Amino acid sequence: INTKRNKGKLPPGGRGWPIVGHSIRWYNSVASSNPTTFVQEQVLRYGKIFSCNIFGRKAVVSTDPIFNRFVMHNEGKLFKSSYPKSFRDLVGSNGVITAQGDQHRKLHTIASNMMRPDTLKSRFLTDIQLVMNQTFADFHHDQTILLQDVCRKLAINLMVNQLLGISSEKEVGEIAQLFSDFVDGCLSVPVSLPGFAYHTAMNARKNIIGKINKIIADTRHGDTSGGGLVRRLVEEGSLQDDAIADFIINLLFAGNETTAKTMLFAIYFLTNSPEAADQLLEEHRNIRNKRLNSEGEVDMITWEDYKSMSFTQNVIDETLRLGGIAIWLMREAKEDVEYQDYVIPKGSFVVPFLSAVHQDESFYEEAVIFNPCRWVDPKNQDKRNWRNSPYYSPFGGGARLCPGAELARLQIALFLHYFVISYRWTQVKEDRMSFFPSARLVNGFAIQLTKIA
Ligand code: HEM
Repeated sequence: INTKRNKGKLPPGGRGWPIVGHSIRWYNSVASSNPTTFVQEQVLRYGKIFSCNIFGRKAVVSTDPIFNRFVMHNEGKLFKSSYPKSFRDLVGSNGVITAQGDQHRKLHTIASNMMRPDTLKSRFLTDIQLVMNQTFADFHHDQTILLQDVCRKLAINLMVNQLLGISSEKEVGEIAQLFSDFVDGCLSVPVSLPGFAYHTAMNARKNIIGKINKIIADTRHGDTSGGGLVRRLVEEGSLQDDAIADFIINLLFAGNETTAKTMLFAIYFLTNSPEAADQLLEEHRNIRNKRLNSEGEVDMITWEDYKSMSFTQNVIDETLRLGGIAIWLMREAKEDVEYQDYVIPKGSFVVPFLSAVHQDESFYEEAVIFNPCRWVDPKNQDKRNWRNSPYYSPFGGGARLCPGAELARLQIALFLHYFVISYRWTQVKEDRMSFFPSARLVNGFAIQLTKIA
């Protein structure tokens, strides 16, 4: 592999329709319940690395695990992440997602350190459970809910608590609305006119920055109660005050929908897999029995309990394999990149299509079936290592490997614990997944809840 310009050719592929290229087929495919349809068709014609025209650009798309890893591991060298300007304006250009080069490395290290397992154990474990119990307290017996909305609310409440350290119900409600407007705008068409989600989100961004700056000022004046990650950043002094807002807003975007939708998809898959649901319930009943104290009350889940949730980990991995939220990544070639017989010209849009690898029959038997037990099969042990495996990368890889992965996994495991322990549920309306404009269940997943604990 080298990067010199030579006579090599672009990976094969068609041009698609005039002007729109393959964009319409791309959108139709990712909006359907099987987002890999378009890429699979192209793979049959052209191979696992092919070129096409999407988003008004020449793109190289890959379902090849080794090439995908090559792209992720050459971040900042041969490739860089690439987002539209409208998106960078909204999330802020000085955050982990949008920064490049040395600035990116610095921010990524800070983010990873803030969400390391020992920090999760000491700082997040209890707060997550408090927020969950508060959110679940709103439900009553035999209520029909849209689980998608509930998971979103839960994820937003968790973020308000973790990022800003706010727990008073009134304030949480107000900020949750700002966060929600902001996240909607990130996933919408960028029209900056009153009434459009993008415009509302820009205003929400300004308000959120105001709240963050207030916490920074209070911290400087000696306030030590609450304050979440913002306060820790000020105390540690690793970032200038004016860089803190973008840092936090980037985390808010990256951590919100991803976690909410993974919680939702886990329950969706379990609903259709009663055996897996039973096995999960058994694991959580055993843990709960250990937490019953002598007064008949239930203590909070401990770190050891969390570490003992082995079937839950299988469920999370299987949910991320079939319903990984980041189905593809967006990159740009920084120079002409030679790979095997191909040359990918400088400036090309490069798309590692992660979920096509996750659903490739040659790597996973009965790939479309939700089967959490596949992860205990010895031949899947190496594949399973999500930090490094070319075959399983729901959290990306290389320099941009998701710094929130451990936090997300903890939140999802605790959500599953409290949900399966507290409720039986019945689906009351047909539903299906879609990944455009954002990952979701198209009907919001209506279920009837029966409270059991
Ligand atoms: C199940 C939940 C999650 C999934 C599936 C997920 C997935 C991903 C993926 C695939 C990337 C790589 C993007 C790329 O390479 O372009 C990423 C990056 C990132 N994630 Fe997550 N994520 C999740 C939860 C979270 C949480 C809870 C946080 C933080 C609160 C978070 C913060 C970030 C940040 C800041 C980045 C950017 C890293 C960088 O560019 O260096 N994520 N995530």
